[in-house]
Amino acid sequence: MLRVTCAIIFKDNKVLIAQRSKSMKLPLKWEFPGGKIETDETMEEGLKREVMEELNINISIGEALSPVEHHYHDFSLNLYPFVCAYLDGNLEAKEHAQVKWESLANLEAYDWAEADMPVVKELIKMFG
Ligand SMILES: Nc1nc2c([nH]c(=O)n2[C@@H]2O[C@H](COP(=O)(O)OP(=O)(O)OP(=O)(O)O)[C@@H](O)[C@H]2O)c(=O)[nH]1
Repeated sequence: MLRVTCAIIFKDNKVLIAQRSKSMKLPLKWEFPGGKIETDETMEEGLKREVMEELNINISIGEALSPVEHHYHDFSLNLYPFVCAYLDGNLEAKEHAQVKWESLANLEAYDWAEADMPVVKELIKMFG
């Protein structure tokens, strides 16, 4: 099964959320930045690499949240979320339609990729 990590990047009490582009799988759904882990890297290495590739920023990686196993109609994944902090770099949306800093209280209003719903709920329960 596909192993995907995602970063819940905090800065000034807001988290970075990203909208997938029209041409990606799950078009226009919101997600946390991240991606598939390659076989020769740890989850932490993969997550830092993906975030730099997608957003041009450095992050530090903290606590893991509960992994989510999700089955879409055409693929299945295990999603491994990590609480992270913004370190440095100029934010650029290199692959996504848009990215934004959002407060936890507003997260549930977005049209999330289905696999992310349990992550959003856990996040709000822990920090909201
Ligand atoms: N990065 C990320 N991916 C997620 C999340 N939730 C979720 O279902 N996914 C799915 O997990 C996969 C992550 O792969 P990716 O980001 O590296 O790949 P991609 O879609 O750019 O490339 P692909 O179209 O070749 O699959 C995507 O199919 C994406 O739809 C999430 O919060 N973050």
